[in-house]
Formats: sequence, C-alpha cells, structure tokens
Amino acid sequence: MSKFRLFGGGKARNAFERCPGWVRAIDLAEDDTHRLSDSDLAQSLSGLRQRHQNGESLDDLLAETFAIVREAAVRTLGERPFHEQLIGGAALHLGSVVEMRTGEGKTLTAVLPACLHALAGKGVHVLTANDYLAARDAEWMGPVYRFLGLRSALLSEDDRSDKRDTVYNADVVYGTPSGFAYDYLRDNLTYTKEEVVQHGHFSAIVDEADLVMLDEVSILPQITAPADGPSDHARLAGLATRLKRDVHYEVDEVRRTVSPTEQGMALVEDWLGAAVYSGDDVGLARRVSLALQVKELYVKDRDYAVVDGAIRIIDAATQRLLTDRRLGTGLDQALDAKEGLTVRRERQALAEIGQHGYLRLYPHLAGMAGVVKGEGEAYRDFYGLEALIVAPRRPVRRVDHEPVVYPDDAAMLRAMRKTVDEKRAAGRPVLVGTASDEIASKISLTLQAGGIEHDVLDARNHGFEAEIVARAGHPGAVTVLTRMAGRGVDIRLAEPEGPGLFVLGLGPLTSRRLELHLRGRAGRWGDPGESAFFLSFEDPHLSLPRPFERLGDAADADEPAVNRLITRSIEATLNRLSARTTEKSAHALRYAAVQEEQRAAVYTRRKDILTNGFTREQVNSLVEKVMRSFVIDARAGTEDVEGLSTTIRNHYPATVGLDVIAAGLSGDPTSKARADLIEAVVRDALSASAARESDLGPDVAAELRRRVMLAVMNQQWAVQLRDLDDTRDSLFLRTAAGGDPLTEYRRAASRLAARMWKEIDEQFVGYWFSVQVTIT
Ligand SMILES: Nc1ncnc2c1ncn2[C@@H]1O[C@H](COP(=O)(O)OP(=O)(O)OP(=O)(O)O)[C@@H](O)[C@H]1O
Repeated sequence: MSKFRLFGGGKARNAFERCPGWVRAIDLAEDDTHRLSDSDLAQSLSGLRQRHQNGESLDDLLAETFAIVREAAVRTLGERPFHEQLIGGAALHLGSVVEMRTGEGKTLTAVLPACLHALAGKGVHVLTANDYLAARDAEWMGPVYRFLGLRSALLSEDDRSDKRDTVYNADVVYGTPSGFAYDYLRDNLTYTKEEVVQHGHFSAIVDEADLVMLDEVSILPQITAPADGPSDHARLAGLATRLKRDVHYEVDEVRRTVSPTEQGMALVEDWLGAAVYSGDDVGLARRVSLALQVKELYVKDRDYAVVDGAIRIIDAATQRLLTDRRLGTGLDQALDAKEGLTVRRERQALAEIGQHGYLRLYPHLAGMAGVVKGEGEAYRDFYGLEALIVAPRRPVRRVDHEPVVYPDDAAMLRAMRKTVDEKRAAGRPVLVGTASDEIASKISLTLQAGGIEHDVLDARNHGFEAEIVARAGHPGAVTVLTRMAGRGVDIRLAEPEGPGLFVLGLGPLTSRRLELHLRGRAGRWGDPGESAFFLSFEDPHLSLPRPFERLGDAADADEPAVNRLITRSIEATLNRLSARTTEKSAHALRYAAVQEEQRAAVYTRRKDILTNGFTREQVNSLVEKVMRSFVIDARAGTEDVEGLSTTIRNHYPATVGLDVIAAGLSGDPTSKARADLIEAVVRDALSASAARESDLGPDVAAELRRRVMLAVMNQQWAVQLRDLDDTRDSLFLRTAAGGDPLTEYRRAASRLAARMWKEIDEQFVGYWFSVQVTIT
C-alpha cells in the first residue's frame, strides 16, 4: 500500500483515513469487473447512477465506480491506474488539492472522480491551464468515457461557434477557467432561460492547480462594450511626469499602489483647477492615479513593449509578448498616453468575474498539481481546501545538482553550450529550459554558433509539435523549451535503459515551482535522469550579498560560483519571490471579495427572474415601494411640490394634481397629510400599472416585466462595476493621509450597492410604464 502524507487535518484527515479502505475494496472488486463484458461494464456504471439517485452517497459508491473505471482504462488505454492514482482520485473526490509529481499520471487520475461525480448527472468540469492541454486531455481520455457510456466534451476557447449548450450537456466537460467563466458571464446577461448554456456549477477538478488557483487568481474574464469615457489621459500623463516620487507621491511596489502625499494632492488640484480629492469625481481621481501607476509600476520592456505603435503586454512568467491581453479599463489608456500613442477607446465591463471567484462557485472543488508542498496555506486561505501529497509511485532516481552562478549571462551561456555538447556527445537526450524568451533565443543562437543541432519547443499557441516531443527522448537529441512548454510535456526515453534525460535550466530565477517543473521533465516514472541549473550574477532577482558580487567579478570568467552561502541566497530569493506572489494574490482577493459578494446577490436575483419571471405582484410591490420613497424623501413645504410632481410623472403617467401634492407636503414626513399623499400616489400608480397590464395583455406583459427588469439589472450592474473600479483606485489617493483603503473601499462599496438597488427599482418603474412595445 502506498503511503500518502497529509498536512492540515481535522475533518479532512478523518475523511482521508478512508482512502486505504477504498483502495482495498477496489482491488477486491478487480476480478469481478475483469470478467464483465464491455457492455456489462458500462451497464454497471449506469446501475451505480441509479443507486445514487436512490440515495446512496458518492462516498459509498466510490470503490465500485473506481473499480469499473480502472477496468475501462485498461481496456481502452491499456493503462491500469495505480494505487497512487486511486488515492489521488479519492482525495480529489474529497475536495482537496493533491500533489502528484510530474509524470505520475494526473490526467488519468482525474477521470476516476470525474466518473464518480458524473453519477450525479449535474455535469463535471475539468479545468486546466490552457486550451492546448484541455484539448489534449479531452481527446486522450475520451475513449474511457465513451466506453462507459458517458459523454465527454471539450469547451474550446478558440472555437466560440461551438454549440455550447451541447457541450454543457456532456457528463464531463474539459476546458480552461476563462472559457468556463466567460460562458458564466454570458449566461448572466441573457434574457431568456433558453439562452443559458451552463447548467449550474456542481463539481470542478482543476489540473495545474498551482497556476490556475494561485498564480492566476487575478485574471479577470470580462465581457465588455465600448464606453464613451473622457479622454484626458494624455493631459494626466503629462501631469504625472511633473510629479516627483517620494515628494508628491509614494509607491508601494508589493501592493502595487501609488499614493500622493498632501503636497502632491495640493499640486494636482492646483494644476487641474479642480477638486480631485473631494470625492465628487472619483473618475478623475482614478485617472490621476492610473497615470501615476503606469508611470511607476509599469516598466517599458519589462512589463510591456511598444510594437508597431501599439502596447503589447509582456507575460511576467514567460517574458512573452501577449496578443490581445489588456490590463484593464483605464490602465490601457493611461499606458497609451504615457507612451504618447493614440489613446484607445475605453471599454466598459458589462460583466466580469475573477478566476478565483468563478472557481468558488463550485460546491465541490478539487485540484491537482506537480508541486503543492509549501503552498498548503494559500490553498486553505484562498479556497478552504486541504492539501495532500501522494508519494511518487517509484522513488525518483533523478540526480538534481545545486544551482551554480556564473559571472554574467554570456558566461552562463558558454557553460550551457559546453555542458550540452558533453552530454549529447555521451549519447544522452538533453533538454534546455528557461523562463525567459530573451534567454531562450540566446540559447538557440549560442547552440547554433557551436554547431549544435537542436529543436525549439516554444508553444506559441500553447501547442507543441508532437514530432519534436517524440524526438526529444532520443539519444543525443537537444531540445530547447520555454516555460509554458514545460507544462504537460511528456518526454519518453527512446532507450529506457540508457543514462536518461539531462535537463538543464537557465536563469533568471522565477519560482521554485517552475524550477521543479522543469527538473521534473527528467526522471519520470523512476527513470534515470539528471538535472542542473545555471544562473548568472546578472539575474535581476538574485540579490547576492556584496562579498559574492566581488567573488563573481574576480572569478575566472567562466568559473561558476557555487557554495553554501550562494545556495542559501538563492533559496532566500525563491522564498521571497513566492511570498511576494502569494501576498499579491491575497491582496487582490481581499478586494475582489467585495465585488464577489455583490455579484452573487445580483446574479441570484437575476436567476430567479430568468426562471420564474417577474410577476405582476412583484411589479406592484415595487411600484408601491418606489412611490412611497419619492413622497417620503420630498422636503416639507412648498419648495418640492413641482419637484415631486415631475419625479412621479417621469416614472408613470400620474394623474395626481399639484394641489393634492401641495397639501400632502404641508406637513413633515410623519404627518397625516403625508400619509394621505403616499396613499393617493400609490393608488394612482397602481391603477396605471393595472391599465398597463391590460393594454399589453397577459403574455406580452409578462415578457416585458421580465425583460425590462433584466435589462435594468444588466445596465446597473455595469455601472456598479465601473463605480467600484473607480472607487477602488481613487481610494488609494484619498486615504493617502491615513486610514485603511480596504475598509474605506468596503464602506464605499456598500453605499454604492444601496444606490444601485434603488436605481434598479426606480429605473424599472420608469421603463415599465414607458417602453414602447412593437409586436412583430
Ligand atoms: N496507470 C498508468 N499506467 C501506465 N501509464 C500511465 C498510467 N497513468 C499514466 N500513464 C502515463 O504516464 C504519462 C504521464 O501522464 P500525465 O501526463 O498525465 O502525467 P502528469 O502527472 O499530468 O504530468 P505533468 O505534471 O507533467 O502534467 C503518460 O504518458 C501516461 O500515458
């Protein structure tokens, strides 16, 4: 029996204690399932589905299901899931984040809980890092599902013309988080329930969880429309260049905020001749903030590049230029202005949800990753999930060498060429990887200069060429990898008894996880293998203490520096980098939570209306509520008589005369006169509503009530998203003098939410009476 280790505990630990029992039961069932015919095997799965419907829990059905799936995998793929995979699958079922080393077979592992959860008939979503992996896994595992009579489908990000409702009818859907999130957002902008494609959220299994659940939490899938925003970005960019860091504003690199000092605020207001910080125009305050943010936090050729007169964002992890990646409303425009380019038209978000927010919609959520160790706390904090390590099936035989540091990049590359040449000459397949595009291209040039033939696996579109992967395991083959290409590349040795793959990683340092991913390309399945890492003193992340800098300078040009202190310094750098990433994510999530809560409220209400309609009674009580508040909010005395009369007339065809209004407003809001006026207005509005109903006829009225309410909610939610964004960014400015921006933001957000709900009610009433209906 394989061992598995746990950190965390409590309830999770009790549940995991069942794993060994399950594994025994699955093994015991093996002979029986083995004897079943193909069709009987599929039949027994549908029998389990029936039993689940009759009340047996998924826990109770786990062993039988896994036994059937195991047999199906043997018959279709010729692969029999190992104990480690059974335990991994059970842990996924229990909703944890499972560490299974690269090559341990996570793809097949996920099929076990996916089939189990498919018994519930509510759809299981398997999410992975990119389209390529989703397509590969869906196709690869498809035969197992088909064999068992289950439907599996691929949700492709590229091909949006798919019949998506058919995709979601499948038992198991493979896709990317943003692909799923996009459909969720689209569903929440629809007007009829027939247009909705997702059948709710039940169970999600996330592959490459480290990337999807931790690193990319703040990726924000959005549906946008052009907005007509003010375009003073160019002027504000000019202003930003005149302000001085630490005099007029302060920068927090980790939180990625820029806050003006008192002196700075005074200067800005003076220049603009407007009260930027009074809170009246949060939009302007935000644009000032954005101008400062792009000035300080977005560095040209590190974070973005200007290509053919347009901004292209550089992916921090891969150093690759991203096409179509935007930073977010306002930021892109501020960046255009900073670079003196034509400012793009602003777009307004109609709907958005962070990847984290989307994943949290699933009551059952589980993840798997090659490395989980060290990140248990983040999974717990962000998702409330426990982390679990499944020990590798065979001990890793790979020899990992400590990183060594060369005086500069050129020396590092020369050493790389020498090492590659030696290993290749000895008949070993060699893989050279780096996180940086720049270094990757230099690797290739250096190898070329040395006459060393090689393939480059650069996964431009997240896909890699199968032939290159196939060649990569041959003796003497040299392959250069960029980071993303490392994910999921499965290099098989052409000579399993040979010395194994040699992996050489090159700086700059990024994260321990990436390093382990790269090293993990070698020594899979207990294969022999070896890995080494070369860095250089030019590495921007590597802050070595002074003596070592001198050591680097003084050293013979090609002599690497390696000693305990350097190793420790590298460790410290990696720890710092990962703490920083986690802190950034945590910070982003604290803010996102505010929006998430409001979105949940809006979408819940919307879903109710989409499914049940917006009834006549609901309309009436809304009409009553809105009229009541108009009358109560009006001031006593004569001054508001005209005002109130206009307000109510703007909302429905009122017949209440000015004299009645004047009489009603003669007392304070608690007076008898006021109560009478409320009653008169409400009665008048309700009878107008009844007339409207009968003019339209029941069917059209029902349709209109629903559509108007949904349209108003769509519109107001878009306004709310913009206001929340503006508030968030301008608060850094307003709270610069003190106070906690998050607390301020929460407070402001709830004020905005109250305003939004009130607007929704009032706008609904206005439209309900005024929308022209043409029946075609
Ligand atoms: N039970 C099994 N029996 C035989 N081969 C298996 C089994 N499970 C998985 N494999 C093989 O192991 C290899 C690695 O599988 P897979 O790519 O799913 O690993 P992984 O854990 O996802 O690795 P990575 O972290 O690199 O994505 C594949 O070639 C797969 O066919």
